[in-house]
Amino acid sequence: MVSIHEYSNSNELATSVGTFIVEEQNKALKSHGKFNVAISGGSLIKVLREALVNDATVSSQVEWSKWHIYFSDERLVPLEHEDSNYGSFKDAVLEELTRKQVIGPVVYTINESLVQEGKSENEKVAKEYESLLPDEPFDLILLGCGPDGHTCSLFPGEAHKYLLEEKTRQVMWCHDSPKPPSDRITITLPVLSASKAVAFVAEGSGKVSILDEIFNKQNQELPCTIVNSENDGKTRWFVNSDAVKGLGLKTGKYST
Ligand SMILES: O=C1O[C@H](COP(=O)(O)O)[C@@H](O)[C@H](O)[C@H]1O
Repeated sequence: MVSIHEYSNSNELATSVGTFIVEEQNKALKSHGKFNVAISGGSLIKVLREALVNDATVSSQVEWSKWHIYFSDERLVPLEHEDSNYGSFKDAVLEELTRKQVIGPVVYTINESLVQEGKSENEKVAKEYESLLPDEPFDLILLGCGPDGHTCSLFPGEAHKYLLEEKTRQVMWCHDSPKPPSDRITITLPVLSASKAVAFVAEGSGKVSILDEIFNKQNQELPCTIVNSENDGKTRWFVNSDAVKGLGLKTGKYST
């Protein structure tokens, strides 16, 4: 069963996401001495800033030097570009760690020298990034949910079925993305299925209709629904009340 944790207040949601991340960190450190986590871009980054930097209780428990951070998807733009998921995370979190002179995590970025060079280079970015992934399953993958039901850069629809049907590759080049920028890389469903834990974060009234499709209509064409189905029992959703208003979902708070 997929758990849904609902909060009326965004700060409370962020604290809860942070508490959950610290729990997963501690399990991972106990079992293998490091924390392999994949993060997404978009609205999740703001929540990570609130949880891991601004929240004093959570931030004091984060063992950054033992974190290995990967991106569940990345846009094929230079790392300093405003659309770069790494760039957003750097601005929101990593720079703050540098400012506080905290020993930071190991962060795995795409090979910037290959971006915007052409199709074969885009394939190469995906293959190179795949070679960086940990040998063992991720300890945690943190996801967002687009208003069309996409997650990572796994998009719904015929044109992007090649991404959802992939059974072997761990990272793929996503071309002609319906949401700009057009070229991206994304982890695939087998990586999500292997992960020890998966958590989505979705906030705002703009998510109500897609959450209705995912949870009430169980629309199996949507990447988010597929992730829920394939990861039943180890998937959590952290949502605010605006995102689930009127949907009649069974929700509760996260507790350790
Ligand atoms: O393009 C992307 O969108 C999704 C969802 O973003 P959100 O702002 O609606 O939460 C995000 O999870 C993904 O990493 C990103 O590249």
